[in-house]
Amino acid sequence: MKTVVIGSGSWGTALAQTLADNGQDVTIYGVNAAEVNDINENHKNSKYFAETALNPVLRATTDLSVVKDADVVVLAVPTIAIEPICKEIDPLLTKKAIVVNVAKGFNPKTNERLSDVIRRCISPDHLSSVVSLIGPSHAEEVVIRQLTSIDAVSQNDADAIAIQNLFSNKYLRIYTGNDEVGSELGAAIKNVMAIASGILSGLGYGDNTRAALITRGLQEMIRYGTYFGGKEETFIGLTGIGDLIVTCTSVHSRNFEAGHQIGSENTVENFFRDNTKTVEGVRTAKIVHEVAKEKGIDMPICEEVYQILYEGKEPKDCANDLMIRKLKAEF
Ligand SMILES: NC(=O)c1ccc[n+]([C@@H]2O[C@H](COP(=O)([O-])OP(=O)(O)OC[C@H]3O[C@@H](n4cnc5c(N)ncnc54)[C@H](O)[C@@H]3O)[C@@H](O)[C@H]2O)c1
Ligand SMILES: O=P(O)(O)OC[C@H](O)CO
Repeated sequence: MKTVVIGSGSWGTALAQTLADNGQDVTIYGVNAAEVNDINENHKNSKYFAETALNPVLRATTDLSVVKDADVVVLAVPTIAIEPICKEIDPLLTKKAIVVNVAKGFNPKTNERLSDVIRRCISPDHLSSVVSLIGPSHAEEVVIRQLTSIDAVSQNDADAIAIQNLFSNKYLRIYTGNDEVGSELGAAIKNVMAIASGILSGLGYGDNTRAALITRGLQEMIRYGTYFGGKEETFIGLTGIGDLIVTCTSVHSRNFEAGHQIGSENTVENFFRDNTKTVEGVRTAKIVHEVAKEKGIDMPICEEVYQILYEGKEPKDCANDLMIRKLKAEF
């Protein structure tokens, strides 16, 4: 199997190294020459992993024609780049490839789920199926081979199993799934909850608050996901509660980190001025706000994050407003 990983950032590098560790034929395609050269010449990706030594067989290129003849193409770019990169690679593919998406969120232009974007932009002659490889997984831990479990989710069972076998090894255990809607919506919305968790931490709240946020955040994810046809059980799996826990509680999470800055400063001003990192929950909060409003889905935590990010509401007021809503039964 020839695999090309599109994206020389943190997750693309960690996943490509996993395939290199598995003895697979894998090349990273990157647009950033400094990242590509660092991988090829120094066996590092210093921008993301400081001093971590990468598997020395790992290779990267800035030449997109590398996707010719690929059996598997892994899209490890931010959500904003998924549609443009699919349109770029489609004419270069020479056979039906399994396209693996690892991004978490929605297409910012159309609010589509990412698997739908890929199916729309890659012609049927070049696409076997789309597999979402998602779950609780910080690149910083996978790159140093910390034990991790995630899901390969697809409408095509055989392709999900192929991706499970391709990536699994003694430190990365992949489960398969077929609930594309539930898995992708869970993985997207947990980033908004991670921003909320960071905000509460930045405001000075502790363990009780975070447990409440994760539990009630999961209820919002279930409400939104089942509205669109996702299965409730998916949300108690790796792409639901699993990813929610890892992102709401980790110093590695860029969404949590963003929220922590916003909460501790009680404003979004400096975050929006200075941020250069991939913080997917920011765009997702806007999309969830728009869709939930249109469909009448009750998403109180997501709505307060939206109000902070886009409507100038102060974080401390949002936390208070969530607590003094009309009292009700838990279920
Ligand atoms: N980092 C993680 O731990 C992790 C884990 C699971 C999922 N993800 C998801 O993976 C996606 C990618 O995130 P990341 O963490 O790797 O981001 P990152 O910021 O570390 O790297 C993004 C990379 O994409 C590249 N890129 C941007 N546009 C491109 C294009 N058009 N063509 C080729 N390359 C392009 C950038 O140059 C950069 O190298 C996000 O949706 C994120 O939520 C990340
Ligand atoms: O750094 P974050 O917040 O994008 O989180 C990375 C992964 O999605 C965790 O599973």
